[in-house]
Amino acid sequence: MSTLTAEHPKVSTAPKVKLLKTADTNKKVVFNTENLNLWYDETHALKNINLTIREKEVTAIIGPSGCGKSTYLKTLNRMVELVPKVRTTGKIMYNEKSIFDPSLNVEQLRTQVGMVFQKPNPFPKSIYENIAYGPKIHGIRNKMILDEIVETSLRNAYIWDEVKDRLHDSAYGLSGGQQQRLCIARCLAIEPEVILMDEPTSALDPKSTLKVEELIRNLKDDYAIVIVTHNMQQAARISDRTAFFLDGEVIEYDETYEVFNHPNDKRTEAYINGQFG
Ligand SMILES: Nc1ncnc2c1ncn2[C@@H]1O[C@H](COP(=O)(O)OP(=O)(O)OP(=O)(O)O)[C@@H](O)[C@H]1O
Repeated sequence: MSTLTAEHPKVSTAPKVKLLKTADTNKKVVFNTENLNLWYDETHALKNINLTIREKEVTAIIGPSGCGKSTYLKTLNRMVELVPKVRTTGKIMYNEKSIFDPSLNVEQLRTQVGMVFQKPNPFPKSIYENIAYGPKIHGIRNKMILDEIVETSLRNAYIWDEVKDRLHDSAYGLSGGQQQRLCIARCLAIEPEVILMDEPTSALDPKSTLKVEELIRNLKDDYAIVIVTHNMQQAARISDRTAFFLDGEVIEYDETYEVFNHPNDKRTEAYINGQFG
């Protein structure tokens, strides 16, 4: 991994952080998307998408409202199919197997490809039960094992110290930022390989946002993370690769360092400069 750093001389409203070249093509490809198209009834929301997502990297999806970012994210674990009249063409390979293969177990896919939403959505249960719920559904009943999963997941989501003395209190008593880290812990408890995050900090205050960003940076040692964000600084701070979507198309996809320092397309440059979106 290179330690080259640089700041873009031309970019004004673009990230004021030092960008690192962090992407690594030797890392395993977990998702390979080829010529993906998606329609919501008559709306052509994704147009000929080609993207690879690698293990142990953070991939940021950026672009203006309505350009298809969330749709792409929800296609990766086939959650988009919960919307009526959705139609797709093209290929998405997950670990070299088509996610559209009729023999694929969608529940298992959603276990391996976890999701964290914009608004923290804890279950109306205790902190402990929020974490233990998924493992229990997967058949784990042993209290000692569940205790261990709960503690490890909360530790890995950097919230253990804040909740260890109130595990049996309602999750609704936590702050928004704590609830979001709880939801990340809940996702970790089912041992996913990939974590999809749809604007996970947009409902959080700046301090909680930084905590979640630090968490994401650390989680990438073990997971592939795909994050949709409207925040350019955030994309630059935490991602290794960035895909710029516009009107359902991928306009540019490259190492974050390149996208922010040397955008190939004028539209990318204009977007990261804050000229539209
Ligand atoms: N459930 C749905 N039914 C019909 N059309 C939809 C549905 N969800 C999204 N769309 C349409 O698909 C397109 C892409 O929407 P999507 O939510 O993926 O964009 P986005 O980039 O995530 O937007 P935002 O940044 O505002 O969240 C838009 O034209 C949107 O109106």
